[in-house]
Amino acid sequence: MARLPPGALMQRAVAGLVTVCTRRILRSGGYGARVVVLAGAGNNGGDALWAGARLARRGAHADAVLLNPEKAHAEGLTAFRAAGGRVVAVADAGEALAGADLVLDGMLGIGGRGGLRGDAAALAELLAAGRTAGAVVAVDLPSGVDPDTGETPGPHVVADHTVTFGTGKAALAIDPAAAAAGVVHHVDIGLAPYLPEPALTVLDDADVAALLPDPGRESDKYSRGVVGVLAGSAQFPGAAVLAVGGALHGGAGMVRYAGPDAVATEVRQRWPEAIAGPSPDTVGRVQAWTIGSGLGDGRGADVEAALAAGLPVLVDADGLRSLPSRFDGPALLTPHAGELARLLDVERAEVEARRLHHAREAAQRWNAVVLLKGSTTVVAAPDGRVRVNPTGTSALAAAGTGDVLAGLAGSLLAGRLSPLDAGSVAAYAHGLAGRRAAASAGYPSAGDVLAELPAVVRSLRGAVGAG
Ligand SMILES: NC(=O)C1=CN([C@@H]2O[C@H](COP(=O)(O)OP(=O)(O)OC[C@H]3O[C@@H](n4cnc5c(N)ncnc54)[C@H](O)[C@@H]3O)[C@@H](O)[C@H]2O)[C@@H](O)CC1
Ligand SMILES: [K+]
Repeated sequence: MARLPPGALMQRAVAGLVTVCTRRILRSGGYGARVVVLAGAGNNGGDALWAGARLARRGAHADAVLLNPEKAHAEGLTAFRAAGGRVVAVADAGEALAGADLVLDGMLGIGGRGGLRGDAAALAELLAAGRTAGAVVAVDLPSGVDPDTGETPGPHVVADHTVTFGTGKAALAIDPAAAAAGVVHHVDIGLAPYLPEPALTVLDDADVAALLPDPGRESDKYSRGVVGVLAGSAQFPGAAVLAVGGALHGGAGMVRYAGPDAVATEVRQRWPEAIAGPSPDTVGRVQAWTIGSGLGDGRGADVEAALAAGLPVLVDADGLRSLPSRFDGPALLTPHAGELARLLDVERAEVEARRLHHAREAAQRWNAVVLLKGSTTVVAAPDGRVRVNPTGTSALAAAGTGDVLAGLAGSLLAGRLSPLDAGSVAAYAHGLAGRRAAASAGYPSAGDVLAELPAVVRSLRGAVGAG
């Protein structure tokens, strides 16, 4: 802002917003469309009013509902009126919305805190009740969601599209706020050279491809890393089979399974390439441990033995009941919301409402990377870095998929990825496998997801031209 004439950034944002509306959303390109602008008192309202003005100049009929007429963005409102836009009273908003093709939600942007109140809340309610047949387009982010956390502290807009400016926001990546954003469109307004290190990142295919271990020409099964899997029980033998399966596809050169003979037999029947032994002490040397999936009760001593090795460790499911008070070495915890709630002694709903907050809190408390599974998987490191996984799918909400993830991420730990990289790469590939499995199986099982992992890893590694 210091380097540009006043209003220049806003005009870049508005140009991008109008382009998305006319090319992607309005079939007529804007001509003859009925547009309703909901404008708050801040710059977010300014964006929306300027966009309404541009659409009116293209032949749209534009109405604006001003939440705070005295404080409305002055230049934006002048431009809106000059272009032929009409201001309608809040009391008449329902009628305007009913006939709209496009609703621009410019009530609150990144300056919003604490959810919508008063008229703004009532307008969001009208939209939620389906009182418009038009597309609801959130300007920068859905009004009323918390920009930096993904929380929804009160009433908020639920949009069909969000056109966001300059950089991503936590609210567009983390549920429950992300669920209110609809399809997200990014508009570059030239901020990139001036932005600090992001507090939160979302990996893409190329990032993940670059992080995947690359077995060089000289590598052998030991140098690629050996992962130990302490999982499964007489009650849950399948968890061992799935975790070992995940581990076999994460790049480790060898998988050693530690568990009761009957379970080990099932594991070897499905995966003859796995080595098995009765306990962590006897199974042989490994470079990382995956602990906990389907372990059941009464295996605390085995968990302690695996943890005592001081190796990089992933702790999942039942293993989370035997955590040390703090980790000294590299550690990755993979709870779902219910497990994290138990660890932190809060309600599950509270964890789901504040995913980023609770993942960070646990990361600090245990000095471990915490991968909180769920609709938007969050991976938080104790040093404050956070990654949010973009590949999640409801297809992964099935028994056993977590066991696959634990094996996969443990294998990456053995391949010398840091816990943050191992967790975020595993979540990414696992999500893609879930999507592929859903495409072919409809309602995929954990086994279906596992079966898609090789194709996912192959296509990701192909993205960097791996030989
Ligand atoms: N910062 C930038 O470089 C740019 C910002 N732009 C736009 O500017 C927006 C941010 O503008 P502002 O900082 O003016 O913030 P907002 O437009 O989000 O609104 C802030 C105003 O709303 C009030 N407010 C906060 N929470 C409220 C609540 N719950 N209920 C009612 N009122 C509440 C605040 O007191 C403040 O007056 C961005 O989201 C984006 O749309 C764009 O024009 C592009 C450039
Ligand atoms: K908004």
